[in-house]
Amino acid sequence: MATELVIDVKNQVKQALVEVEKRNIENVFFVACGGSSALMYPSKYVIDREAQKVDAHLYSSNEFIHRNHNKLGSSSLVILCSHSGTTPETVEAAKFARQHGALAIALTNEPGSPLAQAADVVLKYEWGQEANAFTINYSILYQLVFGVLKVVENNSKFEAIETSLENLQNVFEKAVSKYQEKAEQFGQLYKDEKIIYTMASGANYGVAYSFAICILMEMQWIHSHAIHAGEYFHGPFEIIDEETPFIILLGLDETRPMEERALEFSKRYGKKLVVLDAKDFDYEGVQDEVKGYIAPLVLNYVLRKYADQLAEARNHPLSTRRYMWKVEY
Ligand SMILES: O=P(O)(O)OC[C@H]1O[C@](O)(CO)[C@@H](O)[C@@H]1O
Repeated sequence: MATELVIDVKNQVKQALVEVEKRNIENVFFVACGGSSALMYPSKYVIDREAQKVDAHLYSSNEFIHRNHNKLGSSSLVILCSHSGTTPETVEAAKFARQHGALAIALTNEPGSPLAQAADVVLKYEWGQEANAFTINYSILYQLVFGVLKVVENNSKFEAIETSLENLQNVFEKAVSKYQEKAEQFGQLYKDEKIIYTMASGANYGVAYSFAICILMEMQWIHSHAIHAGEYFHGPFEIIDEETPFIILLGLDETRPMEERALEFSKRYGKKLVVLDAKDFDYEGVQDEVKGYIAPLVLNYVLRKYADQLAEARNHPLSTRRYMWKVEY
């Protein structure tokens, strides 16, 4: 891994934590849209599980503004993310956060973007095939969140997550080489489906959500819905039959029994089940105490290969859009 980039990421996070330390942070708001929002779900899970006092909220950017949470104020840290840094709702949300006295930290791939200009602190992440896992959005967000828990509450897991993230690229590569063939089969087997559901819970739900709304609906125009494994038994399970495809994720966090229960039921009545089990990956270099948090990152990485194969088999590139960035909305 390029040492300069690692040092740069660590320095960026350190600078952000200096600003956090100047405040008396009591709550964290995760604010973004679409895929940038989905990648924040595991971080909310981390705060819910780890924090003694700080509470965490997650909102789509415009809802964050319209809802105008009563607790938003000078004791708030608002973490925003926009890959382009131009999503208007997210840029407005950063301004709104600062108007309320909150500390606004933005993650983006574009450090000169409107979002970067609207925030107090900017964290630039790398993206794409070449990017090392330590420098991507999920990783930098975890470094920030565990860093906040460390400086605000003396949480002890920052070093464990940092070391584990340094070893994440190897975990990604091993997982993909194990699953590449399955991804290719998925593309061929499911290329003509009109609807594909996804399902997960806990730290992994955001991965299911992003695959449903961004990959299947936005980029492939395939009907979808991300079903929460707990909610499955309260409506959605009526839809399962031998013809309806489900992608079911099994993670390593505390909510895994919910995902297992949903899978067991689905096996009784369904046939088109695509199961990705985080237990199948090799986590060499990842510390046990943070494995449950790392699992969604690996699931997400592997699922991206499924998306690539589906797009190729359908001859429908992931970049194709009808409305997004093309018409007024
Ligand atoms: O704010 P960002 O991350 O640039 O996102 C813009 C768009 O990109 C996506 O995340 C994926 O294309 C959409 O869901 C979203 O509308």
